[in-house]
Amino acid sequence: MKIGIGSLNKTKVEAVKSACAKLQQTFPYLQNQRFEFVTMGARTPIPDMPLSQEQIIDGAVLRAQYVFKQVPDLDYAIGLEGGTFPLTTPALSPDVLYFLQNWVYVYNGQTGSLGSSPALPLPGTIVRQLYEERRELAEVIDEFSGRHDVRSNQGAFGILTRQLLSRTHTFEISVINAFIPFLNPDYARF
Ligand SMILES: O=P(O)(O)OP(=O)(O)OP(=O)(O)OC[C@H]1O[C@@H](n2cnc3c(O)ncnc32)[C@H](O)[C@@H]1O
Repeated sequence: MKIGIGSLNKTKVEAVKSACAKLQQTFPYLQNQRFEFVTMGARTPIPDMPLSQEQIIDGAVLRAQYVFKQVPDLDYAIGLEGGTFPLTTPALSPDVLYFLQNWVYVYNGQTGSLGSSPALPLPGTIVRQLYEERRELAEVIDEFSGRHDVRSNQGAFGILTRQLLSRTHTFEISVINAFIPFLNPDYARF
């Protein structure tokens, strides 16, 4: 099975590979498949720092569609995008809550499927820098943690959960969620 990945970020590439290994163990008919992965950077018109669920999801979808066009003979192209979003609910109104979340789109050239990670509440200091000062999370989380290149390593998920969840792990969950409707035959039966 040939799979295109719309990123060169190692946390995303590792997440796709480990999700595919787990899916292969879970679905017996995949066990004889050999997986081949092709990675490529994917430019989209979505802002570098997605600040809403719509932007995160559009980023994932456009990356997958771009890769599918560029790479011949793919079975699936996968777009992965991380970002933050605001949430208002009538029960909490007028409070606005802000979360970190990843979205993934798996595309087979005709149809696609979306999956997401858990959503993690963001501290107010980070929210203000993102939504008022319009800074990028990658830069803000490096400063907040005193570390370098967090986005290619444990991610903001890793820093804020003290490694209970890493960026790779949360992308792995998103990839599994997005792939399931393609792979689980129960989806065709019900
Ligand atoms: O090379 P690509 O695939 O673009 O990987 P990226 O690390 O830039 O990741 P995204 O484009 O998916 O994320 C959009 C921006 O959100 C930020 N971001 C999202 N999730 C993050 C995380 O867990 N840790 C650090 N930065 C994150 C970071 O500033 C990114 O530029």
